[in-house]
Amino acid sequence: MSAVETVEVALADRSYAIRVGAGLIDRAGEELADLLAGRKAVVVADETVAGLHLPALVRGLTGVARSVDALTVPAGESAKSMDGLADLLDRMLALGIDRRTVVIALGGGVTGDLAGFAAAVALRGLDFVQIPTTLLAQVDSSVGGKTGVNTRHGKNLVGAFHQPRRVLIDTAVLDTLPRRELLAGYAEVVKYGAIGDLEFFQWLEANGRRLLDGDADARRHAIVVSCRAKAAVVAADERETAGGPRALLNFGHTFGHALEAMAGYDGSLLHGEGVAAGMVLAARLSARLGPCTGQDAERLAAHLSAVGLPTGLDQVDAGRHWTAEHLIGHMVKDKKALDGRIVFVLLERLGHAVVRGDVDRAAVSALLDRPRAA
Ligand SMILES: NC(=O)c1ccc[n+]([C@@H]2O[C@H](COP(=O)([O-])OP(=O)(O)OC[C@H]3O[C@@H](n4cnc5c(N)ncnc54)[C@H](O)[C@@H]3O)[C@@H](O)[C@H]2O)c1
Ligand SMILES: O=C(O)C(=O)C[C@@H](O)[C@H](O)[C@H](O)COP(=O)(O)O
Ligand SMILES: [Zn+2]
Repeated sequence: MSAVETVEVALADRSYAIRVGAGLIDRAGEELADLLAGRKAVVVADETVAGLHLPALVRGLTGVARSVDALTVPAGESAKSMDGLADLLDRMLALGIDRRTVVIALGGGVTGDLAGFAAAVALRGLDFVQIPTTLLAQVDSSVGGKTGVNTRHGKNLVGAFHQPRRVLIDTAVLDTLPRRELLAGYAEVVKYGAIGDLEFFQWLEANGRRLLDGDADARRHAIVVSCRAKAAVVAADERETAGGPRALLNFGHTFGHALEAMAGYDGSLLHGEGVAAGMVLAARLSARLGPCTGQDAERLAAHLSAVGLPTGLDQVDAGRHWTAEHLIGHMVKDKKALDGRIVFVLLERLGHAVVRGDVDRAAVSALLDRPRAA
């Protein structure tokens, strides 16, 4: 067992530890003994993750928690829906949960967002633990307490802030993650460099491939740096207040969520892929508006493209020709929008992002408009 690092999320009496190390799922009983003693545990995992990593977790928790039940949900973004939530809550209630039950989300961001939201509303709020198994969930979604589901009106439009009591990041589980999913998570890693840490961005330019090719030290470093960055922002602005720093974590998401909504949450466009293309669109918009330079925007695009992530509309809409009007129609429903004004996270320069609510709609249309093939 390699060393375990701890990153603290400082939120007064709701503070919690993020534990990062290889093999933590096997040691989950020991890691969670203080939280689970005498309490029921309900593990929620998607069907794919359940087949790979649930037995080890259940083995570790048996004898530590008073009882351990497991519920599975379908794999993929479509599970993160109002219907998916209702079904999960129904099955949790059927297990006879009580207010001391601890919900454990084992899986990617979909499972964490869905099970976390179920924990937030079941019996008006249960403790929950995140055990993220995708790179995306390990560097982003398991930390910070945003939980929720998608609706036909858009991404994450129903949800709650509900912080986990602990986050256990077992870096070894990334060995079973498909390459496309690893890359999608890498987009959120790049995000931290782009919005606030040029040195980390430079490190990723030099070491990103190593990380993607399975180098354990590179993975661990990127996960710890990302978790530290996210923990600091969440501690400063837990609930994403207007003008507060948490909105910076939404870099690439105003465009990205619109792209995902257009794709229909059917697996044809992963969240991280939408974020990658969205970050490039946001960076290019930043360069059009200044003071960000075109070189900075293209440097970001070049790195994402070099590792194999999409950087343009043509790469994500797969011939479906989404128009500026379609995309803007989704962007006005973004949670950051106020009084019908779309709020963007833009780059002042690579490594420094800002929130802007004064962007001219015509500039956004001009960026998104593409000549239609004859
Ligand atoms: N709450 C937040 O702060 C936050 C942050 C970022 C993203 N998100 C949300 O997270 C979701 C995307 O999460 P995701 O990219 O983790 O997707 P995901 O949860 O759908 O997982 C991706 C796929 O990988 C499989 N998988 C997971 N772990 C595996 C493993 N170790 N080995 C093999 N297969 C594995 C899953 O079964 C699934 O098919 C989106 O809904 C996004 O909106 C939330
Ligand atoms: O934690 C945050 O805050 C983020 O914005 C992280 C994002 O990567 C994540 O996709 C989040 O779910 C988006 O939040 P939303 O409020 O725009 O739905
Ligand atoms: Zn995201």
